Amino acid sequence: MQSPLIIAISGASGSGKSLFTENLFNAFSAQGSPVQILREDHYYRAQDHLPMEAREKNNYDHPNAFEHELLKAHLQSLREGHNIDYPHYCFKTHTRLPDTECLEPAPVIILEGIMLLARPELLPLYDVKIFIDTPLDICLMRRMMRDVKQRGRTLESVAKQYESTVKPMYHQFIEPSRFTADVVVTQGGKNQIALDVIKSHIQQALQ
Ligand SMILES: Nc1ncnc2c1ncn2[C@@H]1O[C@H](COP(=O)(O)OP(=O)(O)O)[C@@H](O)[C@H]1O
Ligand SMILES: Nc1ccn([C@@H]2O[C@H](COP(=O)(O)O)[C@@H](O)[C@H]2O)c(=O)n1
Repeated sequence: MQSPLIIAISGASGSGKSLFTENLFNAFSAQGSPVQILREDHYYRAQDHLPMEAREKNNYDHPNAFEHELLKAHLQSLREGHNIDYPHYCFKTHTRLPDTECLEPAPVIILEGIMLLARPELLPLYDVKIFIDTPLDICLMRRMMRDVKQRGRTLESVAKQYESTVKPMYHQFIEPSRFTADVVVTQGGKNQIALDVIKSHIQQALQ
């Protein structure tokens, strides 16, 4: 198999990375092209050794919260045509789940996550770098709804975490990483023109 094309999609939490990724995935699946999705969130470090109180206070918006060494090794394995043991993560317990999932390489690999463009050593592994640029107030509103509904959080905890780590770390790490992107996408996960442009670039690169 030809070496896979690796697309990295980054941006703030709540910017629309997951939706953009799903929409790109659906566009390829509809035409029968195999695509593999990897989420940086799955590479948050395991914290089984810490009590829940300490886990709740951790800074999850610093690059060191992720096991990027493992992500890098997995991308290299997929490039070489090998399967990987993809970790699973639980946002309610703030640690890895015991099970992993065997993922196979595919011609297109879409990777999404907040710190993907903030680690210089990861950048050479990507073929296309995309930044989803959404105003922070919109990101916060979306995150509040999602974290309460899906991640077992209270409104108070989301607001506190936002002020203490999410917002300052965004300005320190994520916002500057925008300048490493090949494409900056406005209007979040539903920007159809951006989806079409990126899809056609991928199709050409695969020929
Ligand atoms: N352009 C958009 N318009 C309306 N809702 C959107 C748009 N982009 C994303 N969303 C919604 O906002 C929420 C957060 O988006 P998501 O893709 O999960 O963000 P991220 O992965 O960047 O944290 C989701 O409920 C998603 O459906
Ligand atoms: N235990 C954790 C781990 C991460 N977070 C937050 O998730 C955000 C990144 O995920 P998105 O899907 O929103 O991009 C990040 O901003 C962390 O604050 C968390 O709350 N708890």
